Amino acid sequence: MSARITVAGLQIAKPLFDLVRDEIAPGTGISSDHVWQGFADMLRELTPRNRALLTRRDELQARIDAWHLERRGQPHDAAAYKQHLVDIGYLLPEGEDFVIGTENVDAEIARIAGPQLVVPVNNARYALNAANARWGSLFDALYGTDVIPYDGGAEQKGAFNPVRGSKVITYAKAFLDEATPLREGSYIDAIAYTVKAGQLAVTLSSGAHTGLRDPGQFKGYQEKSGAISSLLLAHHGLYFEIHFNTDHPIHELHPTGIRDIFLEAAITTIMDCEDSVAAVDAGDKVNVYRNWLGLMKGELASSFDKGGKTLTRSLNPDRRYRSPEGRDFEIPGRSLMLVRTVGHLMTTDAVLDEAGNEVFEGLLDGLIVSTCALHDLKGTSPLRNSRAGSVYIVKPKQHGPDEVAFTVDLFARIEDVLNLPKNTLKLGVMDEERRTTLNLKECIRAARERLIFINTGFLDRTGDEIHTSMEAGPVLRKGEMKSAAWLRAYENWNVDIGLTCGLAGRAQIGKGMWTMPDRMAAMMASKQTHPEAGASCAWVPSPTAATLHAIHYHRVDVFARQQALRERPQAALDDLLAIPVVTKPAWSAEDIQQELDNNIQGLLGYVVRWIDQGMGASKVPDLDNVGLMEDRATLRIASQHIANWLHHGVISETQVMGALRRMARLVDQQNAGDPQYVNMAPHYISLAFQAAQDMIFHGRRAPNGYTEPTLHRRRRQFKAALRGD
Ligand SMILES: CC(=O)SCCNC(=O)CCNC(=O)[C@H](O)C(C)(C)COP(=O)(O)OP(=O)(O)OC[C@H]1O[C@@H](n2cnc3c(N)ncnc32)[C@H](O)[C@@H]1OP(=O)(O)O
Ligand SMILES: O=CC(=O)O
Ligand SMILES: [Mg+2]
Repeated sequence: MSARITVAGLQIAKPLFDLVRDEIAPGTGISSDHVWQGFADMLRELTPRNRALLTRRDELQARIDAWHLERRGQPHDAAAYKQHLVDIGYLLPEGEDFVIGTENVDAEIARIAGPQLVVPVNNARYALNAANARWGSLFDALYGTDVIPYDGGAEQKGAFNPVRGSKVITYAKAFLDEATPLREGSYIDAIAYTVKAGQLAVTLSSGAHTGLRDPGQFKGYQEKSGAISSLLLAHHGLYFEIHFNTDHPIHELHPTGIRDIFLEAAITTIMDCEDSVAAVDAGDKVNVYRNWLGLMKGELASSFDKGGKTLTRSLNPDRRYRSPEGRDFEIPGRSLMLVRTVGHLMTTDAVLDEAGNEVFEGLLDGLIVSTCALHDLKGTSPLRNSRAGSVYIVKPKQHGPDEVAFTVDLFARIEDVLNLPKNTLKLGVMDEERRTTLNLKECIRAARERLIFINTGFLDRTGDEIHTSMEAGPVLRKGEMKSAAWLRAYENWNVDIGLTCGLAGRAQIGKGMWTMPDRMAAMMASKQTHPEAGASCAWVPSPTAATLHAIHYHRVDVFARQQALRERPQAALDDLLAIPVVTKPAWSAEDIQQELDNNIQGLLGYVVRWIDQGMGASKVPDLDNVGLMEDRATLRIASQHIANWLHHGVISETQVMGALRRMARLVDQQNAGDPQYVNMAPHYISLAFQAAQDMIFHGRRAPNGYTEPTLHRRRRQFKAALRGD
């Protein structure tokens, strides 16, 4: 336990106190003592309210549990169930129609549709990579992934395989033909590009001269030694650059010397302090905050070893071009950054309040990330994040409008402390808890002056679906959940309500994460459904995925789609309330075992790195060896699923323990190459293994099925043991 400094009656862990005094406050015009005094004042009002909101969650859950228990064995009465939800105040009345009035929103959020990257902000190397992922190499994304199949001579072998390279070029040119078609002919036949009288002129191999079908798509160019080195084009509000260079063998595959096509990719990035991060004490929180501070000051840098070389990564500058009319201009070189703080549940010992209790972590996060953002708001760095003068905070795991209103009040208090104009702090609402989905319109209303996104976090949402109806019966298999009526209705409902509340052109309507970072061909085949569903952004796990997913926004005009979708009838509340349980389970013993093994394998593979190595996001191979992005939300699903089947006798405790041991051996094998890894087998007593057991055997009682209380407790124990406490 680190030393504490007392200010304004608060006991602040010294590393955090030092961070605020020495690194965050200087240059903001706000003193560190002022920040802590403001925090102490705000805690007096907000702590009891936060506590009361959590109590309300428990009360509602108890009443839902009781309703199902009283009717065990009877057919489900959907009408009575809905009435019960109304009676207990879980399902609230909807008010008058309205539209949000959020102001000073950057174009990346309001008017550009494109990928949204998420990254654990405590990893500086990844966070920088994400911020810079505004632009991504299409050639690299194609060459390095299964979008170009690894067969027929196109394997990834040697330094460069020209067969694979040709396929990359064919794919890329098809993209150009689609996004910025020529008046005649195809980019395949282009042999020279020039700029003539402010227009892009293209010569074809036939000798014919052509140009763009829509000349307005040509936005600018760069020159090097008197020759054009790149062309800037735009489509659906997204830029891309054709880059010419002769320093790589790929240019020989095409007469014009195209070296690459850079796509505007991660238009926005969520710097995550929540589910992809393991931050359990003041030291961890300081690492998280320091990186966010570095991003807000534009100074973050990270040196690391890659392929035997030391590389230093920092934020990219903006990109400069000459317009067709000869005027120099810049466009953003970095993704617009949002920050996801934690939700309302957890407390942290980074600060103890006047009564000596841990403070609610979400309150501390809100204040500190906003104070860091003062640097960006002041515009002291050339590497500006928000040009509109806003701070974008994503709040996860809120249950219903009262909790959203609480966040809005928190933001108002923070603005007072930091002397910020009202509504500088903007709010992104994760639509990932059932009570928020059902009352989404009222949640939006509660944040109508600050709202900048609603996003279907379907992973947490699935966890909450299982937990809320824990007593209703055994749930569907995880794979079946994806096509369940409630989930389909939820995805449509989110868009429908978002459009009704005027989000189009003002705020993002977002969709969830692609969880298979190595399966890019599959992503290309299926994630276009997100923009087609009217989403102006959707989550991707890596910069490569962002580059590829950007293509979907060239194929779909999201704003036109949103316009069309306004005409459809709103998704049905009754579908949303369809509980995904099976009345007469007919799973074979083999199906059940497979489901259990699959859940346990993912759970253990993730938990072991969380507890032993402090890794909040991992790529964990599943039973078919497909690497899956696992974070706390996927863990919530797996643990709740097992807890549910156990509770309803689909599986037994002995069966679970058997699977835990078997899968622990498999996970140990999968991590054999990691020198830091400590095996769970053959003793099965490690803290990680115990954490997994806690989550399963006590999962039914975990608040809303969240895994963070267990993860934090066990990780703290692990760190204490390392220190020899
Ligand atoms: C339900 C939810 O809340 S989802 C949102 C929360 N989840 C996340 O944020 C997960 C985001 N993704 C990740 O953290 C990672 O991609 C993981 C953990 C899934 C996989 O990480 P790894 O196994 O290290 O990936 P892999 O080895 O394939 O790639 C590493 C490279 O990709 C980069 N990379 C991978 N993911 C990201 C990312 N999200 N942002 C930026 N760069 C990334 C790394 O910087 C690294 O490149 P570098 O060597 O040039 O620095
Ligand atoms: O936060 C995202 C989710 O799916 O949960
Ligand atoms: Mg989530």
